[in-house]
Amino acid sequence: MDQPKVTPIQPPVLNATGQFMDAVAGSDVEPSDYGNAVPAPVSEGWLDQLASGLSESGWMSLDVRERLGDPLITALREEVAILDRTDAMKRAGIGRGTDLVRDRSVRRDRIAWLQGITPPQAQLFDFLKAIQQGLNQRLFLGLKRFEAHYATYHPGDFYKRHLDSFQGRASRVVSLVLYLNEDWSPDDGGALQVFNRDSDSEVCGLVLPEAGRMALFMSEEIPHEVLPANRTRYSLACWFRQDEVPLPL
Ligand SMILES: O=C(O)CCC(=O)C(=O)O
Ligand SMILES: [Fe+2]
Repeated sequence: MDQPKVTPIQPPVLNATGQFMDAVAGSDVEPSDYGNAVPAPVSEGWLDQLASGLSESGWMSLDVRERLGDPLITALREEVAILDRTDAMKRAGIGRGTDLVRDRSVRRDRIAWLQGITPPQAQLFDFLKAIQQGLNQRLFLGLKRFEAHYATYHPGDFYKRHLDSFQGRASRVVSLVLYLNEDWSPDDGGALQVFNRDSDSEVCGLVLPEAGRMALFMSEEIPHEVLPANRTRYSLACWFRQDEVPLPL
């Protein structure tokens, strides 16, 4: 399979104190009253489950709604919904630097990078840090940092089958996607279709982007695709990386 290398357009697109606040100020959507962030509970047993899912099959989907709590999931959805009403969400690209192409035949989502500064993002980042540390302790992956962006897929948008990283580049190692949509039905399309890592024509899972559902997979191994959405689909994607700093452009 001829896999395009998938790398983000220049992070960070979002300037949390400037662009995001402008976005919030310019919207008629009120952000929910999200105070007193409580650290997301990440138990050792739960981290064991993530590590064994990744090491045994390379991917898993799980429900983290209770673990993260509805206020956090709602607050993240409200952030992306507000951003989606502004020009803060940029067309996602494929490639890097001068090779960057925004090929609409491959992917049609729009993205905005998170900086972890707003209270819901800060709480989410604590959760992601705990996962990074837990996976390092169990799988010795040497994950050094993560990057995360919101994504919106409008009706008709998709992301064709791809890998998140090229084998051997040791950059993006583990991918995590958190979905933020209430009452998603199979008729709404937009499922994440996961392929077998050894036979990429074989579908081995379908994940509906329902609020609180999370998909976790090995970035270099698991081909996956976002099927065309029939309604607006909000998600948050994160990559745990082995490099300290982004590769030179
Ligand atoms: O949103 C999803 O289900 C997956 C998105 C994805 O594959 C990506 O952004 O690389
Ligand atoms: Fe992907």
